[in-house]
Amino acid sequence: MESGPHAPEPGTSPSTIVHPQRLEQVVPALAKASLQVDGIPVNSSVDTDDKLRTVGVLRYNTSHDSLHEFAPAHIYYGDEHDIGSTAKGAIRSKVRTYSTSAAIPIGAETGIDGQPKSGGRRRASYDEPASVPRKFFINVVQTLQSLLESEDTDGNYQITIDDGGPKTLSLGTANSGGYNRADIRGTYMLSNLLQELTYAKQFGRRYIVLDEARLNENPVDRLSRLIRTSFWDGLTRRIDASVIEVVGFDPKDRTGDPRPRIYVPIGAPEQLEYYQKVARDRPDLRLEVIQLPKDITADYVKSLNDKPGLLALAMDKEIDPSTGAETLIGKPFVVPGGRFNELYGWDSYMESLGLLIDNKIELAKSMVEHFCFCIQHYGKILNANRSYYLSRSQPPFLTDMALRVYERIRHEPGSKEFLREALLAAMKEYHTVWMAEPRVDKVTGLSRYRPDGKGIPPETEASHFEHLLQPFADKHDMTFDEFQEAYNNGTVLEPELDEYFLHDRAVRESGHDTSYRLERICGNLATIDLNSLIYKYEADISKTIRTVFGDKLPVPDEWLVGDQKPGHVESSALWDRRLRKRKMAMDKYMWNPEKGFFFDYDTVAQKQHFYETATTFWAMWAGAASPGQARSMVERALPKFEMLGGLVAGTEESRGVVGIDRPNRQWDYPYGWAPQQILAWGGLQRYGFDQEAERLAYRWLFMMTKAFFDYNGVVVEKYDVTRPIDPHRVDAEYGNQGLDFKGVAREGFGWVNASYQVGLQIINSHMRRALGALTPPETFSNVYDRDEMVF
Ligand SMILES: OC[C@H]1O[C@H](O[C@H]2O[C@H](CO)[C@@H](O)[C@H](O)[C@H]2O)[C@H](O)[C@@H](O)[C@@H]1O
Ligand SMILES: [Ca+2]
Repeated sequence: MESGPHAPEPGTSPSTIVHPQRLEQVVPALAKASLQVDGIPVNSSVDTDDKLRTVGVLRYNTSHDSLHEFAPAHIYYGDEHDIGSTAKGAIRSKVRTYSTSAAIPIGAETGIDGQPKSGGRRRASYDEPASVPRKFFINVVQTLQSLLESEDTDGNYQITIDDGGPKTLSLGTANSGGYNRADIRGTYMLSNLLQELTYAKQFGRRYIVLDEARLNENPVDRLSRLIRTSFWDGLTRRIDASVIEVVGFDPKDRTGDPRPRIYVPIGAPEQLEYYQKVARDRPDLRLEVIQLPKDITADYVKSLNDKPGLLALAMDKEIDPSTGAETLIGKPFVVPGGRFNELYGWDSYMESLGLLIDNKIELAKSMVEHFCFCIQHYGKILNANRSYYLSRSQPPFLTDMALRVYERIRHEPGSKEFLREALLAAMKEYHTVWMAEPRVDKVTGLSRYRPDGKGIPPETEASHFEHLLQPFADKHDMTFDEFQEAYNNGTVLEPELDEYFLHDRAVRESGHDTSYRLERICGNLATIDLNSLIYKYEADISKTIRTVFGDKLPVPDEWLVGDQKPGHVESSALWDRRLRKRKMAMDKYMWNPEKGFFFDYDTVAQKQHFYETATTFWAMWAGAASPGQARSMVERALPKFEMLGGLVAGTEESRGVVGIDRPNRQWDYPYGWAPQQILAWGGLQRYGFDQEAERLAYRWLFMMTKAFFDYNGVVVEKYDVTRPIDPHRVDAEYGNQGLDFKGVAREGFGWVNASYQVGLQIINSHMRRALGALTPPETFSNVYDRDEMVF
């Protein structure tokens, strides 16, 4: 059991504003203090929160991101609000934390009615009047310890339904200064307590006053709030001198001498100079700065395997306050998960959807600008900005992403320029990446994931290719390592492996690494996903040139491609022709009238590839399906992919039998991924299948919310959509990012976070309430179908 309030410490003067971290020092003194909040005296005989409410400082249950019980951890527990600060927001933060922390101990000493306490326990009605939200007064370290001792029975620093503790802990109420106690019950509240205490400890707090509302918050509100106020922040990075020491290191650098290293494209001399100066000024960093050559060949990329490094991204100019001179600062971006430090391709698009909902528009805009920089300087949107990804892209979403950002900033100066730049970049990418050799198939006019490259992808887990390579090592009488070295440097030739890795790189470019759908064949496939996305580019470019740029878009010299001459002007007509042509090719080669949905097309074998993939719905997202095709897909394809927790990546039948010699692949059955859900919802809505979109969204959100509720706030990269109890447990390939946190999950996973915010916009308010009550999809839809739902 925890102890009562902290022993008095002298020295706190009256009429003072107290730093929240010093709560433990001031608690006793507050009884006598004549407090001031924004210059208004706060009488200890009046509930301080009420007082603050009357002066408009405190706003319960209004804006989630402000200064109430749901303030983000860094404000609720942090010390951003130093007394010396004059920033309005900072002072408000201070006031709120003070009010939360200070008002209650005042009551503890004097009684909230202002009468002096006679010592010992007061009537419960004083402590916990039903109308007043309860708060607890907590000794952080002690409570954390006893909580973990009694409730974390499997010792993984999480409190989940797998733990066998008593599932109850009593805490001292704040109104009684910790003397009276109330129980916290159940996994969810206890795990929320663990999360809050973990944060409080991190922020150096010894004692806190904790709003019970933070423990029993509706789980849907809590998860959505955490995404909005914490997770995005936890995933935000930038690349410049301030962080190069950390982000410049590559966790996958398995060379003997790992060090921060940055590659700068030849067209960015200011950045080269900037990083060279950083390296000169701070030799302790051991930062290696390397300028990339103009032509980046497969051999060159392979030669960087033993010198892996970051690829520079877009930067802004700013004035260095300490010198008054102009300098550079990295533009921010969001990474896929906590362990990443680099910008990814399609993850960024998915994340931007969530960021826009959460009003982080500048961040989404900044990621579009990074993409434009990448196309300009690296010739493509990179798989991610690491040296080993130089030849590889990922599923393209730039036009849609830029248009969504533009919608939100169109009233701002420079918005049209932003869109123009993005459109020019997308057109260049279209011509030089997706419609150029080796990706385009000249016969069909369709595109394939088929990046350039040589050797074994160095970024995969060390053991990833063991199964494949060991027989070759044996054949050449070499150790595994010797063989890898010999194959990579060309002293051993194995055409069969060359073919394997061509497809393997293509799989990684597809973003679906890995899947039996794509293994050993991907580079030959005109996939339904890629061609839908390129169709969307064609449609977006055409419409935007017509509607935003008056059907005339002059192309500046630096964005000219192929045989375009200076003075070249783009208009919509050609793009319309391109998209009609693609639609005809998709219908001819990819639509299967017997099965009723789209399939990938094998451009080498010249036949459809009958692996059933959830990416078939991307044709609807892109608007490439006819209304009849869309209806057919809803009737014929959807039932094959709809599982308990939403859409599965591929069908079980297509995947085939798995076992020791044929392990699970993460992009196959039974796994479901956020981008698949998001695009299918959008596709269904686009063709008027709103109920289906809502139902699928509900399934996914329910699965996520339930795992979050039962498993200590977990949000992971992907889920097993067939598992009712613990769908977050996925043991396939690279492991499950985001599961092994201690105490509190701090970032979730980028595109999963986004899917939650997007999904909440799709379901209606009844569904949201059912979700908050953790109503399983089947129960909910039965009631819903009978139209008897009462919420
Ligand atoms: O290192 C292994 C592979 O990791 C990436 O793939 C997976 O994570 C990405 C980031 O979330 C995601 O974009 C991709 O769809 C996932 O399969 C990387 O993209 C691969 O190239 C890499 O080999
Ligand atoms: Ca546990």
